[in-house]
Amino acid sequence: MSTEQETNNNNNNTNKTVKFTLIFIKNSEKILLGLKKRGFGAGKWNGFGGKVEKNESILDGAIRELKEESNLTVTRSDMKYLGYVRYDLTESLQTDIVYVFIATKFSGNLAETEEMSPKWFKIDEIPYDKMWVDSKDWLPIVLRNRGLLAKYVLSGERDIQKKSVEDIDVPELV
Ligand SMILES: CNc1ncnc2c1ncn2[C@@H]1O[C@H](COP(=O)(O)OP(=O)(O)OP(=O)(O)O)[C@@H](O)[C@H]1O
Repeated sequence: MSTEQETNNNNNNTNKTVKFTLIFIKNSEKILLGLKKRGFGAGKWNGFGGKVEKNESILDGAIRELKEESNLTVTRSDMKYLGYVRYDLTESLQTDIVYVFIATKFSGNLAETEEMSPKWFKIDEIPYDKMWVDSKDWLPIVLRNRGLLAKYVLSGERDIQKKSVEDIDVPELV
């Protein structure tokens, strides 16, 4: 669990940008999801991830959060970056950017942690109705190993005001 959150000024100098990571561990038939036990997104199934800390790279943050939340380790070279999902939150004027990774190799013993209860799901049994409402738009792109560029404008309790979801060539992690 990170405590620090990185803040950047956006163009208008009032918004705050928060960087998150999200990794989906996958084999040919199944995907590993975790049921979030507390905090932001509690009660929802999701990949593993969290806020990128100050002075930490996005890649290192993704590896650290996976270990903290599932006890699994993925090497830097086995982490594949696929793109990001950007959420512009109209009420808080905050922008959340979720950097999405996929990995098919890992080591360590999968464990339930304070934050997540893990479970493997068959690809055709992914519980989209118990995930964030937008996951069904873009997780299929991730599952095809394609690059992802998605943007949402959300209001209130994350109601979608506007969205744009693109399947792109796999980008570089900047
Ligand atoms: C709205 N649509 C969304 N759809 C899918 N996933 C979303 C998401 N918005 C945020 N996420 C992910 O949810 C986790 C929150 O992490 P979160 O628990 O807040 O971070 P961290 O572990 O650093 O928390 P503490 O501040 O220590 O509690 C993190 O994986 C982040 O990528």
